[in-house]
Amino acid sequence: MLSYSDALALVLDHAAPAAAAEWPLGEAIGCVLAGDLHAKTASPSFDNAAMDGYAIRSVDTAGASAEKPAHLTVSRTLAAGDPGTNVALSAGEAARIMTGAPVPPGAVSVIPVEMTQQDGETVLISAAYPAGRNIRLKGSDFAVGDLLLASGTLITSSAIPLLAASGHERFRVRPRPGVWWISTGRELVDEPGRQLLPGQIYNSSGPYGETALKAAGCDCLGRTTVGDDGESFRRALDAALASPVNVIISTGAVSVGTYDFVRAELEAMGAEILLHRARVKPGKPILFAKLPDGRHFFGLPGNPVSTAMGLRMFAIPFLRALAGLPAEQPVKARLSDAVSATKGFTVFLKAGLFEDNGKLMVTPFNGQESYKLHSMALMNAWIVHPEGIETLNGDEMVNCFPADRSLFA
Ligand SMILES: Nc1nc2c(c(=O)[nH]1)N[C@H]1C(S)=C(S)[C@@H](COP(=O)(O)OP(=O)(O)OC[C@H]3O[C@@H](n4cnc5c(N)ncnc54)[C@H](O)[C@@H]3O)O[C@H]1N2
Ligand code: MOO
Repeated sequence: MLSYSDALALVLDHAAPAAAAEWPLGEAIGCVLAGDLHAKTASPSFDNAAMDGYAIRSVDTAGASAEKPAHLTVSRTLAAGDPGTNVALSAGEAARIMTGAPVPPGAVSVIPVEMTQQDGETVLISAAYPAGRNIRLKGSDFAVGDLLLASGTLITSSAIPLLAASGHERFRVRPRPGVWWISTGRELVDEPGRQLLPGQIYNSSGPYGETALKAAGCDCLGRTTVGDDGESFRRALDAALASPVNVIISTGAVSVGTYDFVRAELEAMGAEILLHRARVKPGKPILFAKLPDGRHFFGLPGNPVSTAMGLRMFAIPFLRALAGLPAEQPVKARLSDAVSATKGFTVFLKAGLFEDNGKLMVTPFNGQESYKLHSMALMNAWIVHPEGIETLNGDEMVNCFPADRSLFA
């Protein structure tokens, strides 16, 4: 049995970044740029007003005072969306202008409306107003050809406005990884709230997988629940493989029970089993395989907390690498209480990360067993209890991984 770090290294060794593709803006969130992005359009693309007010030639306000205000004639009204004009402001003229409207030639400032008085079609300005105020100059954010984002940048929601304003229709990206989720177990009931028959349980990790993958920034392209027979598992696998998924994840049937068929079915179809079992707790029976067509498969153990650990500590790092993202570093936090764990395993503990006087602290929860969902619902992090250390003392610094960290973070 490999240690966690050796098992993870083996998994990551098989992660080749997905091929680049041209994706539209609406699909680009969570993708990684696969080439430098240069501006096709300047922004702003024309000089425009930063305030509602009057576009003026500052020279017309020279010497103005409360006693002797400058009187300018309001000749036109300009709104955002107007096409702009070649007609320059003449001496003594002001243009009523709205935020975002193109500034007419000759205007060097926009004086906010609240600094003026209006008298019919005349505007009164009672102090000299300097040049260069409240005009957003063409190209002052970026010019045509500027480097906007470097290759390898993850497209976050904050970056979407820049992409939208860049003038491009499509973006060269490494697509978000696509995953298919298969729950195995004839005891599983997929309809929430349906009356359970003797022996049945609600499928709790199926909905978890779908939502956790989405929160992580991956696409869950499909989800199937199958019974405890290899045949229906194979049918679900075939359906998944017919879709453009990168990775298939199953839960359950990877241990040593009579109905633990996942490994045998994979071998029968010609898959290469790369990993089965690691010195981790929970999640020891984890399986990782390469399917005959080169795509990858995770068989996560069925206990829901083991499933969550396998997803967070093996599959998400693999999916990050497929997305072209660097490996995630652990968060360091101070342990609030001593904790002991089985020696010879890397143990992942359900925990609460919190801030205390500016210091990051972490508390291991009661109820670490891998079927216990209540402690799982309250956790926001995993503590990594290293192999070979029986007891971690209160106040020790430990490595943690946020439970819900998305690829975006
Ligand atoms: N003799 C041994 N027995 C077991 C070992 C072992 O080493 N020797 N390992 C244990 C560990 S650790 C785990 S984890 C489980 C993993 O077993 P499987 O992956 O084969 O999973 P199942 O047997 O199918 O299910 C385990 C458990 O989880 C429940 N389950 C499964 N799927 C779901 C779901 N979608 N939602 C909610 N609960 C689910 C299932 O009903 C079982 O109770 O094996 C141990 N046994
Ligand atoms: O590790 Mo199993 O994954 O303990 O429940």
